[in-house]
Amino acid sequence: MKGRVVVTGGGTGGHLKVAKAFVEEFHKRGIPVIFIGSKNGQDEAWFKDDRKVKKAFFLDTKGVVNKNLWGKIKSLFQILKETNRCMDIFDKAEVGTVISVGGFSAAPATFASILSMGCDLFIHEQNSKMGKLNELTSRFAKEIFSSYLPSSLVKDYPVSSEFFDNARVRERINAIIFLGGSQGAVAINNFALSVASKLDSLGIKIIHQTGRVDYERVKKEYEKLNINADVFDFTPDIAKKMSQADFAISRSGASTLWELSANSLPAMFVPFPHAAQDHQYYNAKFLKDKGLCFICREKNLSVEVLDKILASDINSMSKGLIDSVGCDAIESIVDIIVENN
Ligand SMILES: CC(=O)N[C@H]1[C@@H](OP(=O)(O)OP(=O)(O)OC[C@H]2O[C@@H](n3ccc(=O)[nH]c3=O)[C@H](O)[C@@H]2O)O[C@H](CO)[C@@H](O)[C@@H]1O
Repeated sequence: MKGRVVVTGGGTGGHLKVAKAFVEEFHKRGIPVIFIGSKNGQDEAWFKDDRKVKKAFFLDTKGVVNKNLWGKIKSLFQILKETNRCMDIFDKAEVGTVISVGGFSAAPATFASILSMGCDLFIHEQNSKMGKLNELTSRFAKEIFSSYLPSSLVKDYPVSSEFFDNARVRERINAIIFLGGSQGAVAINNFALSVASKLDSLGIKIIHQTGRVDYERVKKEYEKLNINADVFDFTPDIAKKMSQADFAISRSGASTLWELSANSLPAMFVPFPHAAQDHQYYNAKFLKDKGLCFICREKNLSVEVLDKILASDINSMSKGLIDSVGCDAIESIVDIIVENN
């Protein structure tokens, strides 16, 4: 492996979870890592106090996509400024290897890796459709790892061991978990509330991650319904919550999707309708084509959909998920990076 290692990227939990997996694997091998993220988004919350990174930088960058022309120009200018700063960081720390997990936070360090002589870029693309930054920079990468790319040397997704440790084959639905991804999903929250009384009358326990913004409202609604649901906004112990459930109704962000698979927890995915290139739908379609999940568009959520799930054979789906993802992805990816020179 060349020089010091930088892990870059973030913005939302899906990218950051993979960044964490890299940081932990390098730390386990005694290889110091620098993290470069953004001041905007969730990067600081995930990495500011992480003792496993040697040093963390949070740059002043924002996304470019979904902005008007002036907003795009401002964001691009800022990225150029921070790219320059990354080149200084690389120079001082003798960085030779940059691993990007994508998202707008990754832009300056990724560009700096391309502009720095002798610096190697590796990309982990989490989604079924490549993000804009990765699309632009992938031709400069030594390797691109992705569960959805036929050419990827490692196809398993980096999932933490706790999701495998608590895996079990589900027989019948005694508990349902509702998951909205790192930010929560109002549509899933509303659907959960609309079927809560039915689930309660059938003796099915409700576990519900609401996201921070909608937490108070959802909690009060359950109180009004007099239902004793396990409601929380975000928990670091999501693996435990998943293991308590027999079925998930969830957004199809890539990290969540593969964690559920690792846990053998069957799911109905409700893709975020505004995801770039509809990538959440295609993330889930990859599993659906193998008969390993259900998909429902947000606009089609109804009690009838729930009835179909309750009548379905979740046992064979749960069994089928056992081999859908291997548990040593991050080790295999880091082996390839370390052996590169
Ligand atoms: C709106 C949007 O554009 N979302 C994107 C974002 O999703 P998002 O940030 O929601 O990402 P994911 O669903 O992939 O991952 C969320 C992560 O947060 C963790 N978690 C969640 C809830 C909780 O209470 N505790 C907890 O630890 C999950 O275990 C998971 O590891 O990044 C994903 C990966 O690039 C993309 O596929 C998604 O399309």
